[in-house]
Amino acid sequence: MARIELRSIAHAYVAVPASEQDYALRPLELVWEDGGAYALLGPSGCGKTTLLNIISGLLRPTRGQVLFDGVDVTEAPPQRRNIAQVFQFPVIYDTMTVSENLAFPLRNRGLGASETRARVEEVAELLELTPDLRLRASGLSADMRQRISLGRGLVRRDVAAILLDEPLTVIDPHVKWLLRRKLKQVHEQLKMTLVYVTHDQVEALTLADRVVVMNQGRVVQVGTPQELFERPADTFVGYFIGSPGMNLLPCTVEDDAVVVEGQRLALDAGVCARARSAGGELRLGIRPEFLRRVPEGTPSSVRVEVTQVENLGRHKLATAKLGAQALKVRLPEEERLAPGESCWLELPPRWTTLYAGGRAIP
Ligand SMILES: Nc1ncnc2c1ncn2[C@@H]1O[C@H](COP(=O)(O)OP(=O)(O)OP(=O)(O)O)[C@@H](O)[C@H]1O
Repeated sequence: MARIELRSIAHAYVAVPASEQDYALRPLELVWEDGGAYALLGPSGCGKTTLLNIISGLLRPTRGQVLFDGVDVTEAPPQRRNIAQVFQFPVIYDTMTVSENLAFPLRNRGLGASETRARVEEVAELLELTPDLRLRASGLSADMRQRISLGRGLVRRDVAAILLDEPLTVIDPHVKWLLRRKLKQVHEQLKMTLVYVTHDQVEALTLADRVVVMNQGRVVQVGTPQELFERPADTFVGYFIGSPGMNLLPCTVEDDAVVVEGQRLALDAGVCARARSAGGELRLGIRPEFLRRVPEGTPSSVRVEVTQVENLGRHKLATAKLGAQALKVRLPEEERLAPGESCWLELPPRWTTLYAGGRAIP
């Protein structure tokens, strides 16, 4: 497996890019550490597949370099990069058995029969395909076919990384989580460099050690699932991750306080000073999970009017009005609150982030 480094990579599909808008991928620097499990997360069209194809060599970037373990492979074709790719639709040979499908990448490279058999058996065991090795691939379920596809990547010892592009899209919802768990187990055992493309935050957050969040051709944050949840570096990450996403309230800064709809909240003096000099629209970000109902007059609290309360089993989700702005609040199940009531909500400074022009003020 390899450490993969992308240096100043950018890509435009038009032959002569005239402006920044022509770039599907804006200039970015990224390092995928050897053995890491990464998710590449972002909405449709943000550039995930473009980035993946640049790593595998299916696409040559307009600008920048791709390095595997320090060696520049920007000009190297896919077959010289030893990347295993698993696509949305499993790529397997229907006329072959499961065993022959798994053995194919090794036979192709001239590996001996006994070593091939041993590797196939090992991978089949790992992916729970042992009882099915003799079955013909045609007619097998989608999740089995995708496991075979993954197995064809894992069977080779020389792969630099395994890239998976939305591999669970065609899998039935009730077996999706099984396959996800399997993939996580396989990664824990083999520690291969794994890049998993998805637009599904649950998939990304459960599978990966680190998540690369993309939006409009840019990498907006790289972090652990916890960092993305607790410290979104960008309003897009705050909103895109979480269910519902972060509350992002337009605000102003006055002295050492943030003012939202006429209500003042004291904030760190340094943050306020940096926000003033940063420029761009200011927003105060707080996740629904971190808001707390408190008695009137509690520091860092605001008065709101509740407009809706949904009972979601283990917790309640309330919508409240702070002046003209709506806030989502996650409340404990036992909290008694009805639409039309007013209450005070604390925005603990520790969980409150100020954004200027979409970026978090450090
Ligand atoms: N072959 C191509 N020619 C021209 N434009 C392309 C091509 N492939 C992708 N694009 C454009 O580049 C941008 C990024 O596309 P890409 O497929 O990388 O996004 P994605 O995040 O993988 O989306 P999805 O989740 O829908 O697959 C999009 O605007 C897309 O329309």
